[in-house]
Amino acid sequence: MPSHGALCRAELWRGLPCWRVTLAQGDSLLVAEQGAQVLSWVSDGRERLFLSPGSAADGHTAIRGGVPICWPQFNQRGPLPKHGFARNVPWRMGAFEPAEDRAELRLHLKASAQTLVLWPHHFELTLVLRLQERRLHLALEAHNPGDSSWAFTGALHSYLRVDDLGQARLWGLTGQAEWDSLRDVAGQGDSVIALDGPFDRIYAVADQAVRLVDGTHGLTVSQSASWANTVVWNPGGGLPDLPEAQHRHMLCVEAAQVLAATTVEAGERWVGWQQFDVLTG
Ligand SMILES: O=P(O)(O)OC[C@H]1O[C@@H](O)[C@H](O)[C@@H](O)[C@@H]1O
Repeated sequence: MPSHGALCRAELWRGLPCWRVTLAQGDSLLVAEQGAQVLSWVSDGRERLFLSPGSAADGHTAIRGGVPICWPQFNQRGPLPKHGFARNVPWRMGAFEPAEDRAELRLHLKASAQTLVLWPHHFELTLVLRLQERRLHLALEAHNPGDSSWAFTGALHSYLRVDDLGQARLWGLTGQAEWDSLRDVAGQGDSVIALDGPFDRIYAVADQAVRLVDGTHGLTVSQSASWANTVVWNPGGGLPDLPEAQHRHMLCVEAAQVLAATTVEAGERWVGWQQFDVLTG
């Protein structure tokens, strides 16, 4: 009998239904049914995502941390609830494909009475999660099964864990067109981003991966160019679901579509991905 090293098991996180994917070598992923939100990615023995201990966990309020899927609206740039509805509703688990050294899990969301009230369009979203040793790849597919086009904005709103925000440095956005959402001014990306307060900027996607280094740990963050933007965000404190300076342990580096909506024609499909690779050595 061939053995497929990876496993997928049901698990609860603060009472919410989740799935835990574990590779034979130990890397693992925890994914919530709500929002298909990845809540934890342990790679090389270390948690790579931030999840706030003060997060809501009521099954519909946005979960603060992991990788929320913001869709079909980014932030408050439209009439929908902030960051759309995909992160607030349950997704359906689809195929799980284990292998010796990797695993793939698919989750699905399609239009329902609940979403049609908010957004009158038929859609099918699939999140494809590919876990490999020291690598997590997330691909969001948006299919339009209806007979007229629709447009969306959104993000894979990844909360990356850092030991100390003061030591964290982000490289790779040098010279990219930048919109500072806090000051409402345009600029160009600095050669290195170091945060010492609230930070909320939208960049034009770069050709190369972005590199986050925090002390001796780090990740490269790459994304498809089908997401036109990279958003870098930290609130600098002051959020009720981020107690006791927890913001100092996170930095959001988001693959996003913010400034212009992407149109998906009837019968068409859009795919956007983001990938994290653990830096070694
Ligand atoms: O608190 P929320 O709804 O999860 O949003 C968090 C943040 O998400 C970021 O993507 C935005 O750039 C910020 O402006 C926003 O505040």
